[in-house]
Order: sequence, then C-alpha cells, then structure tokens
Amino acid sequence: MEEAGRAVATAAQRLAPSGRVVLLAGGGANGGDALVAARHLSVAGRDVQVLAAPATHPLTRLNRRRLKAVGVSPQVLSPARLRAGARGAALLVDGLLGTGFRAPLRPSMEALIAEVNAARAQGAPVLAIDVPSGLEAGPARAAGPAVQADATVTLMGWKPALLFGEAATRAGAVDLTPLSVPRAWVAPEAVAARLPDALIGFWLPERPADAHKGTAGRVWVLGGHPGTAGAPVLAGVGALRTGAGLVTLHSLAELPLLHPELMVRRHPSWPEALPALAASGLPDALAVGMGLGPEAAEVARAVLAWKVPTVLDADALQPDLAGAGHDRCVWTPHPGEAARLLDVPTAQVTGDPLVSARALQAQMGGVVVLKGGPSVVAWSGGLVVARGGHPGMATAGMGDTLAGVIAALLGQGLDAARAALCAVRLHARAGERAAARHHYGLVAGDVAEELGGAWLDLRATGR
Ligand SMILES: NC(=O)C1=CN([C@@H]2O[C@H](COP(=O)(O)OP(=O)(O)OC[C@H]3O[C@@H](n4cnc5c(N)ncnc54)[C@H](OP(=O)(O)O)[C@@H]3O)[C@@H](O)[C@H]2O)[C@@H](O)CC1
Ligand SMILES: Nc1ncnc2c1ncn2[C@@H]1O[C@H](COP(=O)(O)OP(=O)(O)O)[C@@H](O)[C@H]1O
Repeated sequence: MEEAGRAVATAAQRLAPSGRVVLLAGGGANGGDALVAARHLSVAGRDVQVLAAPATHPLTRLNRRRLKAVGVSPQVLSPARLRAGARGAALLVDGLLGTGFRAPLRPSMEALIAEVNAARAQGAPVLAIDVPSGLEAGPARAAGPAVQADATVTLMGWKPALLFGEAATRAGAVDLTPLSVPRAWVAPEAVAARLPDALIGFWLPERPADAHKGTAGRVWVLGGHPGTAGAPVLAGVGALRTGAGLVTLHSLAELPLLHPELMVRRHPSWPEALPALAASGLPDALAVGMGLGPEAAEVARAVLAWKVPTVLDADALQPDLAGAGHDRCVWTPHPGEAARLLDVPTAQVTGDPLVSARALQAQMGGVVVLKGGPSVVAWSGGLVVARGGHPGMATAGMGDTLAGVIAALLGQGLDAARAALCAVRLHARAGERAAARHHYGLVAGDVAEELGGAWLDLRATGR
C-alpha cells in the first residue's frame, strides 16, 4: 500500500503540478492507497483535501493515523462535501473502489460517482487508483455507473476491464505500477500481461547479408473459393511484406493476379492436390483457410498431419479439428469464429476474452490468437494482450493479412508463440502507421504496405 500510494502521489504531481488535490478514500485498501498518496503529497508541500469513508481495512486504518500524524485530518465523505470540495480543485483522486468492488453499486456510492463525473465535466481532471470506481476489474463487460478518469495508475498488473470493450474507455491513460510484493499477492484479476515493444523487436529475426530467397522462408497459402478469391492473395501479400522469400498460393479458384511476386497454382480438387503437394517437398510454413470454403476442415486436417508450422484461419477454424493442433500451429479466430469453436454466444467471448482465449487454446492446442482490438495470444505457457492497433482496422481482409504475417515469421524460424506475438504487434503497428494516412478509410493492403516500416519501428526499440 505504501508503494502504491507513493506511485499515485507521483502521478498526481505530474498531472497537476500545482493547486489543491482532493483525494477520495473508500473504506477498503483502495482508499488506503489514496490516504498514503495524500500523506506523500502533503509532505511534499501540496495543498490536499481528503474525504474519507470509515476505514474497514486494517492498513487503511493505519494510514489514516499516519496521515493525521502529518497534520491532515480526513473529512467525512458525502456527495455534498465532494461537490463543494471539487470546486476549484486542480485534481480529484478516485480511491473509492478498487478490485474489491462487486456489482451492483450501492446507491450511496452511485451518488458519489455521479459527483466525481459532474466535477470532471466542470473541468477537474480525475486520476483513478487501480481501476475507475464502479468498474469490476475482471470482466470486460460494459460499465454501469462508473468514474470517467483522465488517467489511471493501475497496480501490479493490467486488469481485463482496463483493456477490453467500453469499460476500457473509462480509464483514460493507464500507467502500470508493478509492486514488489510476492506473486501470491497478485490479485487474480491482474492476469493480463502486455509485452514491451523492445522484447518484440528483439525477437524479430535478423538475416545474414548472404540471405537468398530460399533461406528467407518458403510459405504456402491454401485458400480461395469463387467469391472469396481475394483472401489468399491478401495473406500472400502479408507474408511477402513480412519478408517471406517465396510465397505460393494454392487454390481451386482462379485468383486475381494483382501481385506478380506471388506464385499461383490452381488445382482441380483438394483430394488430388494435397498428396501431390506433400510429395513435392513441404514449405517452411503454411497458412490455410482464408476464403477456402466448405472443404476447409478436411484440407486443414490433412495439412496438420504434415506437422509443418501452420496458421489456421477463417474457414479452417472448425470445431471438429479440436485436438488436431500441434505445437507449431497457430489458430486465429475473431470473436465470431471463436464462438463457433467454443459453441457459446459471441457476447460470451467478447465479455471475457482472456478466459475465452485460454479455453480455445486448451481445446485446439498450439497457439491461439483471439483477434480484436486488442487481440489476445494464448499458448500453453502464457497469455498476452497485444498492444495498439487502430479502429480503422475493423475492415474485411485485415485478418487475412495477419495470417500471412504469422506464416512469414513461422517460415523465418520463430516458434509458434513468438511468431504469433511478433505478428500481432507488427500488424497492429502497421495498422497505426497506415491509419495516420488513411484513418477509418484504411484497407488491408495499406496495412501490408506498412509492415516493413513497422518492423523497423519495433526493431529500433529492441536493440
Ligand atoms: N492486494 C494487494 O496486495 C494490494 C492492493 N492494493 C489496493 O487494494 C485494492 C483492493 O482493496 P480491497 O480488497 O480492500 O477492496 P476495495 O477495492 O478497496 O473495495 C472494498 C470497498 O468497496 C466497498 N464496496 C464493495 N462493493 C461495493 C458495492 N457494490 N457498492 C458500494 N461499495 C462497495 C466495500 O464496502 P463494504 O462492503 O466494506 O461496506 C469496501 O469499502 C486494490 O484495488 C488496490 O487499490 C494496493 O494497496 C496494493 C497492494
Ligand atoms: N478496433 C481495432 N483495434 C485494433 N485492431 C483491430 C480492430 N479491429 C480489428 N482489428 C484487427 O483486424 C483484424 C481483423 O481480423 P478479421 O476479423 O479476421 O478480418 P477478416 O476476416 O476480414 O480478414 C484482427 O487482426 C484484429 O485484431
């Protein structure tokens, strides 16, 4: 609590370097963090006003005494006092409710939260401690009445509510403060790891000066069907723009020859094509499913038996492939496809993407990328929530490009988990770059064009 409160005080100093700081302390440990912050701010010479509920947590009681010892006496917390105190305040610090909050909100607390939001509307910025009050830390569901913060200092780990859905917009800019506490103390809500760009940049493969197209990864894309013939092309371009040396598209459909760098082979039927392909020498990686149509599950089952590093996307994401995955395969469902695999409503997937991603990984094996804004990567050793991306990426074909990016990294020798983690971040970074030019008008091809630049951005942070 001491470390947490000090981090909150530091953030408060940064957000409001002068003026009166009003700190709101609930009865639990979240309120205790606010009391510690108030002490540090007061000792630093800041004008602080503390409105506190009766303390129920022993450390919160202790920190109330410590605060009094430096000459600050908390006032009783009430909506009227909050309204009066917020007038002219440089900053409101919300320590009403943290991870101990369980919905539904009691009316007395709802009135306080309404006052905080009214004060913010009048111009007082709000800094939330751990999670904005009124948000349950765990689920990613839409918030009921909750504090709208400008910034949040979250403690120990990212809470799902700060990452997904409408609730995440309540937190403003989030800063993570890791605390030096035993792992066992980390609240179960604080499970979502986010990888630094520097680590992704470090993992991206370097190639020697004498590299040639045969050493930069041979990738096959199996997909396309009349009406969805563009999907494998987008995956192929994604693979090329991620550095794959040789990319061949295999399809029963006639594919648009928009990119002469892509090799295209049209086959009469999959039952004829698959044995011939296997006999011709397997590639370093493959992506299967993009626009492939009704035969996708059978094609996917056949190629999984090849044990080549494989991305399974779109039509290849079928429940009857459960358990057919191997440790070099990556499944890339969006929430609708994830719901089909898990046989649950889509809202259940989007309501708890972390739990859904774990369940999918257990069901399908290998690595799962549950796509969205943001995406979740799950493998047997961990779970990571990706950074970045842009809402302009919500457009058809974006996932096809990602499948190609993953395949290219698999083909360049990354293991499945690292290929997925690097690809998702590369794709998101490329989306951010493309959005700077195209905003909501960006299309999958624009993202592919930015993949090289995104790679350089990430590598610059990683070396
Ligand atoms: N774990 C650690 O190591 C560390 C944890 N840390 C901090 O502890 C925080 C968690 O603290 P916590 O567990 O004491 O709970 P907390 O968020 O203060 O909520 C309890 C209060 O909420 C109230 N309340 C609950 N539901 C309600 C409702 N529906 N409607 C209205 N009120 C409701 C409940 O009231 P009661 O039920 O007691 O009347 C009680 O007053 C965490 O977020 C972080 O900030 C840091 O110090 C770092 C180390
Ligand atoms: N709002 C967003 N923020 C960040 N990334 C997004 C957002 N919307 C979509 N994406 C990304 O775009 C891709 C969409 O994939 P998908 O739905 O499979 O597209 P398609 O099936 O049309 O190819 C995913 O990688 C997803 O993470």
